[in-house]
Amino acid sequence: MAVDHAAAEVDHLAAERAAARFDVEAMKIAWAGSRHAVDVADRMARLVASDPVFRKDNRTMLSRKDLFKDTLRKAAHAWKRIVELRLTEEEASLLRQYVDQPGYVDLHWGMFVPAIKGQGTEEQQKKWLPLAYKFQIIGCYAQTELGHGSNVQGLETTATFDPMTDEFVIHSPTLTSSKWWPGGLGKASTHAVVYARLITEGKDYGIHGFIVQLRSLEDHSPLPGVTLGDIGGKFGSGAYNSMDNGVLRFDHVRIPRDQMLMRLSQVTREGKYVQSDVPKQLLYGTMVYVRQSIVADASKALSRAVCIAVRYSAIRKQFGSQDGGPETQVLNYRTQQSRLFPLLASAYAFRFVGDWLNWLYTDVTQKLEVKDYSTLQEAHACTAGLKAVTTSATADAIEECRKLCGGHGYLNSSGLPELFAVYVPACTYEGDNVVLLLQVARILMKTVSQLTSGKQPVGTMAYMGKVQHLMQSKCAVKTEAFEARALRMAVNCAQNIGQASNQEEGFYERSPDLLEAAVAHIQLIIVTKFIEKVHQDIPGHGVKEQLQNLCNVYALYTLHKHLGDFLATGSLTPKQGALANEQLGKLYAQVRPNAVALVDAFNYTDHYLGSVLGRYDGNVYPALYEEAWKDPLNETVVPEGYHEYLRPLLKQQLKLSRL
Ligand SMILES: CCCCCCCC(=O)SCCNC(=O)CCNC(=O)[C@H](O)C(C)(C)COP(=O)(O)OP(=O)(O)OC[C@H]1O[C@@H](n2cnc3c(N)ncnc32)[C@H](O)[C@@H]1OP(=O)(O)O
Ligand SMILES: Cc1cc2nc3c(=O)[nH]c(=O)nc-3n(C[C@H](O)[C@H](O)[C@H](O)COP(=O)(O)OP(=O)(O)OC[C@H]3O[C@@H](n4cnc5c(N)ncnc54)[C@H](O)[C@@H]3O)c2cc1C
Repeated sequence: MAVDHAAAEVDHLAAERAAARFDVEAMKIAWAGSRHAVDVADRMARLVASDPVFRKDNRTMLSRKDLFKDTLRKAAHAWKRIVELRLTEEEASLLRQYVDQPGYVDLHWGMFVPAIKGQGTEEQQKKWLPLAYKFQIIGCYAQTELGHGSNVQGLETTATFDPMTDEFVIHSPTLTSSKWWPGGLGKASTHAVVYARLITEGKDYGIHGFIVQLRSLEDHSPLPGVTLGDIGGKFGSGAYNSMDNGVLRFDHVRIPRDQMLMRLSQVTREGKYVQSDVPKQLLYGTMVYVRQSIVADASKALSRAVCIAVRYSAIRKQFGSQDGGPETQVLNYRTQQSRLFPLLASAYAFRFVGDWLNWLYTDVTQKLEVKDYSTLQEAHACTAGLKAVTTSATADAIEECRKLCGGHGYLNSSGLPELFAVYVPACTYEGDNVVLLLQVARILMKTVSQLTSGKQPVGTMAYMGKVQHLMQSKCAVKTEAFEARALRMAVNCAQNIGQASNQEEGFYERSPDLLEAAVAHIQLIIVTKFIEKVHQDIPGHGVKEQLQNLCNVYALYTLHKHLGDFLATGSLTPKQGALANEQLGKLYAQVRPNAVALVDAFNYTDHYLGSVLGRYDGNVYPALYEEAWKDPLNETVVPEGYHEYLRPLLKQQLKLSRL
């Protein structure tokens, strides 16, 4: 009986796939970026999926200690495979992605190495990078403190130069100056890039980066003067608990002068502070790099959740049966489509804006090499804003996908609780999203104030140069409505701030509106980059049409969701708003037959998805049933504790009833 049922479901997804009106293989290329990208990702995903060391189906049932040890084991095994198979940097990074377990390696490769690359001199890079590349040292990024995270300039750790010994003395003067949160710090790292206030000749020169050894390379014990450990369990079972986020205190720890990262500024042998002729903001360069990679990761997390929800919605049936006939696939409900398809469209939107941001970052980096700092502000605004908007949307979307999967979405075996728990801190780390959007808002206000001086805005702010036109026109064209909305919201904020007694006070008072203006500006960028993508030559039967459809869904859904902004700024009329909503309904109907194929194009293995609901073959019910029996609670029929707590209770009730 169960077997027949399962077979019917497998057929069901096959029918969905057959109904698609486009070439899925070609869409895989459009999603991944190239044939090469598809092939290499496919190879790495399969390599991980076929290796028993990388199994993760039991992860949520492990104790914290076992989970951490499992992470160490996986990281060591991954490194072994990378060396044995002589994998390229691209292959190695994909392999780590598919292992899919947060761990110290993320910070080692993701922040420690980039910090040395970005802020170390050539000499320092030559000394430290080979050690890091061969894992002879393990590094983390120790910036945040117990008392300060967002306010980097408020950090308290000190690095005082001692000219007698040619050393810096690293010290944590207060409890709140304890480093708190750095990933990999708690148990694994031997070294850290530590951010501290540089003090020399009695003067405080503010925050600078230092390479500090924390643990012995012989026996891993903390070096003298170093106190460190893990900060404790985090949200969700499994999830981010595989990471040893740590606490670190220094008691007058001495490091050689040449362990200050000296690309941006130096301290001489005599203790003189010398500032290089580069902008101070380059100190924040590692954060810019990581923020752009977080945008790319948003589309990965979102597409995983959407893949699970779309496939399961095609399998799940509820209501609609007459005379014992088949019930309706929940994917056919208009409400399910209107909740799910915008998320599918967002996954594609974030993927393409992530690619563009990666291009922008590379371009800015090349310009910095030749001391052209003109695009630094653009890089900061785009990475900060896109990081904030895409992570917030993705976190909300994963939770929505859980609800879209009904009760079964709440089971760990659906993969969604863990995906959510791992993902949500992205709204906080690498810059709290509100703090980052306020950075964008500051840049918007600066740009508006320069409009009257005739300075033409450039890059993603260029549309603001069309101020005369956008402030007056009624907008018929989609992008123009987005431009008008963003510009008018920014100009409104600027005018209101202008009425305050001073600029800072005005900014403070208007910050909730500024936040919304920043979101409007960033959504314009996402829509624009999606449109630019679909205007490119995209090969493959029906691929361009599907992407055009999804682009329209993303734009019209965003418009519908923020209709209040568009109406309040007069960027659209109520009639246009209503028409957009009408159109959206029609677009969903076009997405429907292609939905399963559109998530197949992400090309995720069942191992990477880690979800019984999102299985490629759609064989959901037997898998759910089987999975339940693996729970440790089911190891015995009568639970532990029965004799202690249940039996006496039941016996007592029996006695009472006899009285
Ligand atoms: C591998 C992945 C796993 C991820 C793990 C997560 C790891 C982490 O979380 S690491 C810790 C991350 N921490 C943060 O992100 C902290 C967030 N805070 C900040 O970035 C800063 O404190 C910030 C930007 C809010 C304020 O900076 P601050 O210097 O105090 O003041 P502010 O006046 O706003 O900025 C000064 C100038 O620098 C510019 N600026 C600020 N940040 C940047 C930047 N990143 N790039 C370029 N310019 C910048 C501002 O636009 C401003 O320019 P202008 O003077 O022209 O107006
Ligand atoms: C899982 C995880 C991993 C991390 N990994 C690392 C790491 O590897 N290395 C590292 O150095 N750090 C790390 N961090 C720390 C992280 O970067 C900080 O937590 C983050 O920058 C936010 O800072 P905060 O905790 O000080 O938040 P707070 O600034 O205290 O934020 C608290 C609230 O205040 C609001 N707020 C703050 N300032 C303003 C303002 N100016 N205007 C309006 N509202 C404001 C925020 O929006 C938020 O709602 C990690 C954090 C997490 C959760």
